[in-house]
Amino acid sequence: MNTPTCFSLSSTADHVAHLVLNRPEAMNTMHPTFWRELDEVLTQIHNEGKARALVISSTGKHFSAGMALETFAGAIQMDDQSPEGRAAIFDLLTDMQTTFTKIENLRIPVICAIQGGCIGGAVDMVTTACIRYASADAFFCIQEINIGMVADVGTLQRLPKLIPFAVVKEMAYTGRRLPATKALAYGLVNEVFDTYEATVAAALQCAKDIASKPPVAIWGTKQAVTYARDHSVEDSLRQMGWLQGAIWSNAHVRESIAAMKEKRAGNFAPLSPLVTFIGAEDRPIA
Ligand SMILES: C/C=C/C(=O)SCCNC(=O)CCNC(=O)[C@H](O)C(C)(C)COP(=O)(O)OP(=O)(O)OC[C@H]1O[C@@H](n2cnc3c(N)ncnc32)[C@H](O)[C@@H]1OP(=O)(O)O
Repeated sequence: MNTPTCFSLSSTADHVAHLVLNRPEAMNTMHPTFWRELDEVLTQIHNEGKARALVISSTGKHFSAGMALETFAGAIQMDDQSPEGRAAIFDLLTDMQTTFTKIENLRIPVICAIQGGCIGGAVDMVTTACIRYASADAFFCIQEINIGMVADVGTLQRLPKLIPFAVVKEMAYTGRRLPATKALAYGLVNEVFDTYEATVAAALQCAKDIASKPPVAIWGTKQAVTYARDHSVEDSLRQMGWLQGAIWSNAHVRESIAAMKEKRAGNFAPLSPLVTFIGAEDRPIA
């Protein structure tokens, strides 16, 4: 993968990956390069299996102003009267949805640290995370209605699972901004901090705490909670039985209890790199 231009990616000794949106001069807007690089970087984190938690933060006054408005110039020239044009809209949209869904599908928890405006596509993005921290100046806006379209990359599907329906509808119909204090009251964000620095520090500390636990148990927990969000309690309990049966580790439980008693950090192996068939064609069949 080439060095990304819209992001920086680093990792700490504590196995925390930190992805930073780093185009503050453009308010971290989303354009074709943003989408391509984000997809690549998420695939890399997923496949490598080294990171145990991911923090996504941003730079500048705003977390992100959403889709770069100039990118719509191309889209609105598309022939929306033809089935081919409509199919192209469907495919483009599906690609963008797939990229953000990769955040939700990562094997590790994702924590977003949000400052200033979190607008349009940025709301799509942060609602795929497990945990959100915000600075006091943060606000959330389903801006799409103000530019004549329906929000279409996940906000209308995920936000109602996080905050009351009526609040989502108010935001989506009016394009009004939801300030950090209200986002906290509704449970969209876990905590609000006075400054951007404190917000990022809290996100990194939370990620560090997560990264100290057995990665497979964290993976299973993320799987179970996400499944429970989308299924009945009965189905989720059954899935939990299968999941626990599949991932149970005497070694992890023994080491966790020993570490707790000895007041030390547990020692756990990282997740494996993702199993891949790439290169298999190079090997002769025995
Ligand atoms: C699938 C996803 C869909 C979507 O994401 S739809 C949503 C698309 N995004 C927007 O419509 C953003 C609308 N913009 C705003 O709400 C505000 O702006 C901000 C809160 C982001 C920033 O407010 P402030 O700090 O007061 O700055 P400022 O003077 O409004 O903006 C500075 C310059 O930035 C341009 N700008 C703002 N957002 C975008 C954008 N998304 N793409 C391209 N340019 C943008 C403005 O027009 C202006 O420009 P100039 O200085 O030339 O007047």
